[in-house]
Amino acid sequence: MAVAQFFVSDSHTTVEPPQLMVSSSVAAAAAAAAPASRSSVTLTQDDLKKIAAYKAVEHVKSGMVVGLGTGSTAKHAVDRIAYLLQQGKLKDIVGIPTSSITHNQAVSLGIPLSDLDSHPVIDLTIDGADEVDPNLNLVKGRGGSLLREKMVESASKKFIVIVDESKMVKHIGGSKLAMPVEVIPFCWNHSLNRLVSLFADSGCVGELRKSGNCGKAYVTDNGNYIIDLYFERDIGDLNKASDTILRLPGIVEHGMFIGLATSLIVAGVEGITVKTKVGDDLEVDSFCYNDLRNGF
Ligand SMILES: O=C(CO)[C@H](O)[C@H](O)COP(=O)(O)O
Repeated sequence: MAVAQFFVSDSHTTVEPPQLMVSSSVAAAAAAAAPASRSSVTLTQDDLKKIAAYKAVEHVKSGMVVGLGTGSTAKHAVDRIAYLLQQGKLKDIVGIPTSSITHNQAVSLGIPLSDLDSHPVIDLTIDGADEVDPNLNLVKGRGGSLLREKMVESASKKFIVIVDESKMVKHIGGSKLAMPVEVIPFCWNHSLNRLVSLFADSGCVGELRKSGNCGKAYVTDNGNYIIDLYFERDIGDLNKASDTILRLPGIVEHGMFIGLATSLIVAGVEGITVKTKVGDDLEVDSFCYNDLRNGF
């Protein structure tokens, strides 16, 4: 088992960690006030997201074209890339954002950006996920950016998925939370009914995603709507499900990302697990937090 070095701090803009850095007020307080209490660090879910994100950014090298994911986990990766650019530790990075939110974040941090028209092949994309199954198939899009994410990730030589351990499921749909489908606004209710009836055997229900509390439909970056599908039971063959959905007129894209991820970084309370696809196999590596108390 490999061992990760950690440095715990409140601010990632002023302190350079050995490998990873965990932002946690509990941890920072413990580190600053009482060295003896270093072992009692509590990692929040956001700390775990940051750990996974920072670990993934170790794979970003100068000169790369990098896909920038969307969501609270991917945001940490974008922050980290910007930090390393500012420090001069990364150079000549071109970012390809997967949403207008990430575009705005990257612009505000000074990351040079481009798009798929100018850079049709991306070296590496780092993005979060809502669900990850044992074969690295994903559900994405609860943040609403599934179409651009899928376009960018399917154009990437490497796609590293970064999650905290709560995202791991036995099968797609297993969290019982939404599997999003982007649809054109025209007669969205008709599309909803057709989608639900495709998966009647799996106890599927669906609803139009709404924007906040205003009751209006949520509109994606592409001007479309999202139908969230919920499954009571396993939907089985994912490729078949994907083909069936995409054959419906009015459907733009769905949030199942099948076979796109090339590796996965999962941060849990005990440590990090990295799974990398090597041919048809998955290589698994584990990093424990045992020496966290020695990292201060
Ligand atoms: O697919 C996504 C956005 O469309 C996100 O990657 C996914 O929703 C995970 O988000 P978070 O990191 O905030 O949990």
